[in-house]
Amino acid sequence: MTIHIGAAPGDIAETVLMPGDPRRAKWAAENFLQNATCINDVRGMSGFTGTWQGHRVTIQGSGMGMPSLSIYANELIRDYGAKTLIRIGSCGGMQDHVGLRDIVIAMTSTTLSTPSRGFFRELNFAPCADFGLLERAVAAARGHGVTTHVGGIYSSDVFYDERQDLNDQMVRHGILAVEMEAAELYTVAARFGARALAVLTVSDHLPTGAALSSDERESSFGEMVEIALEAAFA
Ligand SMILES: O=P(O)(O)O[C@H]1O[C@H](CO)[C@@H](O)[C@H]1O
Ligand SMILES: O=c1cc[nH]c(=O)[nH]1
Repeated sequence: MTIHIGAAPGDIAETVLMPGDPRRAKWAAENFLQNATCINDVRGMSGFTGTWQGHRVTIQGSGMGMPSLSIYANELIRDYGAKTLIRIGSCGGMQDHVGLRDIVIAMTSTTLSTPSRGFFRELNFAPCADFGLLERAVAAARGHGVTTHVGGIYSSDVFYDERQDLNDQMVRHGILAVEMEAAELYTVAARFGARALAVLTVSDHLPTGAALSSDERESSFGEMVEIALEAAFA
């Protein structure tokens, strides 16, 4: 057990999918894993371990924002031996061509700050995805026939962002989408020699204000889970 994860040693698989929403962890475990059991419910941040095509997988909620994700990523890697961590999250499309339900696979993520910022002092560390996971996720997404974008994203500290000028610079520099966790996931994984990737589904589109309904979110999110699982074990 750790401070934030109640799982016993050995209860957590080496491959962990990490949605922000603990209810998405439960939904994904029920729909995509065999023999899934709940291995964590500390603070209601549910985690489940089961198998997918014979491979052991844990799906553990990360909470929203980089400080929360950082706690879970640190404990999963350092205390439970997780080696592959794939975020399965929602995001806001920032470019006109990044539409609702599209998949975004993050090569790298720009931030103002992460919980790791203090380590680097004057250095601007460039968080980046594991290339092997990334290329397998792209192949899996193509196999699903879903519109997929691969490139840079923005991990923001705020959901209700009043700095339109910052968003404008992101758009100008080709950033595909905004979410709130990937940069810290990539940074923590790099620090401890783990592999990380973020596979995201566009749940809303910033240029137009279009957004998926909750029903549409559930049906679209299935492809993201399958892409992440295929990338982990291809
Ligand atoms: O859908 P999840 O994985 O939570 O991801 C996105 O949704 C939350 C904001 O609503 C943030 O956590 C953001 O990164
Ligand atoms: O962080 C997020 C997630 C989804 N949509 C957004 O606009 N931001």
